[in-house]
Amino acid sequence: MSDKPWYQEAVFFELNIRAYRDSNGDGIGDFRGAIDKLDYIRSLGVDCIWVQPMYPSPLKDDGYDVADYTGILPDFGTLDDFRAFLDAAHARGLRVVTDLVMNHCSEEHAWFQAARQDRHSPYRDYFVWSDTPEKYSGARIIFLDVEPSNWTYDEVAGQYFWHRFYASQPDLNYENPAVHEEMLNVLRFWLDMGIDGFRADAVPYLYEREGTNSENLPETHEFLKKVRRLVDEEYPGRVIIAEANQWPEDLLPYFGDGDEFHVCFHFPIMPRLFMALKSGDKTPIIDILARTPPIPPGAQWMTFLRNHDELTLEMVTPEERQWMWEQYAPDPRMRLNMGIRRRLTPLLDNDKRRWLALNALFLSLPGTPILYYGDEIGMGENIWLDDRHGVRTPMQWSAATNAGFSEAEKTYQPVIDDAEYSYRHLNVAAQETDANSYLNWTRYLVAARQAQPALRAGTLAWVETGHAAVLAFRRAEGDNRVLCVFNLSDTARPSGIIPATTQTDLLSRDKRSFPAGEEIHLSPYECLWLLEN
Ligand SMILES: OC[C@H]1O[C@H](O[C@H]2O[C@H](CO)[C@@H](O)[C@H](O)[C@H]2O)[C@H](O)[C@@H](O)[C@@H]1O
Ligand SMILES: [Ca+2]
Repeated sequence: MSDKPWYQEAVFFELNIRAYRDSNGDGIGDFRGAIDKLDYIRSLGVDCIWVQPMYPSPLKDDGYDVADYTGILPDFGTLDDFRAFLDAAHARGLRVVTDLVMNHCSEEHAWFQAARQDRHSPYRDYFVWSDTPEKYSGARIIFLDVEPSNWTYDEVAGQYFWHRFYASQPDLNYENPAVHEEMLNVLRFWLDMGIDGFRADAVPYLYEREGTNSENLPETHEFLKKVRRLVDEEYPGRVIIAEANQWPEDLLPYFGDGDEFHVCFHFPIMPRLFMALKSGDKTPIIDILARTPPIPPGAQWMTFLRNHDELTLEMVTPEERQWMWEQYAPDPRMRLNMGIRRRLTPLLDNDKRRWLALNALFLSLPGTPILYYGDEIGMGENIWLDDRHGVRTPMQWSAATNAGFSEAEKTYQPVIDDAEYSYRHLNVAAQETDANSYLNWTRYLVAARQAQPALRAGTLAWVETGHAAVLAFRRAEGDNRVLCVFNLSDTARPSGIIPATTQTDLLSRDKRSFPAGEEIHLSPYECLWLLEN
């Protein structure tokens, strides 16, 4: 047993309840349905589930517009259903973290309704108001394809209100201590119920200040440290994870001195994994990790390839963004705001060699990896759906009606049924029986990673290969050492690696070994995890 905190060595899984399994035939996934699929989730080898927003909501941003922080969206079930899900997950050794949306709520939240109707309501000051839309002009617009401004005039209130995301998501006013208390009580409500922590949404934007870009402000960090104190003092062992889409040097303060978040998503590494694979050049990966500062003991990065949002290109240069769009989003419908609204497998042209290389890379670099539902079977996307809905379609369980997701006549979004990614052939049931399927490769990769302490949370040292296309690094933990080697290009090439002793490749199921003293040659996109001890 390792003495590291659990989240440093875990593998996470991002779950959209709406998309997973419909138990009552209304076409919408729910907690009862998800309970039936927990054994499947466990079978992937993951340790913790991140449940996306499950709160009552008008769903103008898929639940990231919360109308009641201590309830459950009726479509998903009841609080008792949520408790049953939590207990069933825990019974299987799976932890559960939920989404905590602190920056904003829904325009339908009772606080906003009271605030807009009465200037003297105690809730008026829960939000950020202005008589003009000029304040805080240094703040960028995040949903820039849709929102012309971060201010929207509210006729009932007779003032403009501030919002960093959709106009249906008014920002909460963290200058008001009452908002702190409300939010801390929301944390207590769910932690008392037994959840294992939170993925905290959009944390850089809690405060605004004139003359700044209103991101990452010191007062934001002060409040977040308050959140951490609550967790440490009242709920030790639970985890808080920061979703802060920022450069590495701006991410570091989200760990504080080990007194803020336990875990931060590493946004900048993600597009660079795709860049390196497409260009056949490892430089972007090496450069961004060189730019990544050391983090406090007990802290951890979280890494991902895809999630429920667009593949964000906020943390690249304008030239790199343009290149990524050209390479990965040839159809304008694939682009959204500053990103690419596509699924993992179509981004890789359904090429299993590239899929394996990218997954093996992501699962062997430092950080706690998180898998996005459906990517483990290579699900496709629907670019004809608006916003980010095209990557949030029903899970494909079988070739039955509605992919075995629901018995309803109509599902919340159509199941994918195009030639290449149709549920009729691309589904869990079909892949269970195919040893070479995406699903069984996912299980194999996760298990192979989790069996090696070095890959779970060991140190990283680059290994020189003499080729831009061949990336190699050594992960080490005590006397457990794994040399990871990747050919990022579509041509065969010598690796520049000559093993000193015979080494076994953990990625080959027949435990292929490489003799001492002979240079290893790599086929296109080949990857190796060589066990050195
Ligand atoms: O709650 C509002 C949004 O918050 C998260 O957004 C993040 O995703 C954005 C791209 O869709 C990204 O640009 C931003 O920096 C992030 O905070 C959440 O993941 C979204 O689904 C949500 O709309
Ligand atoms: Ca349902």
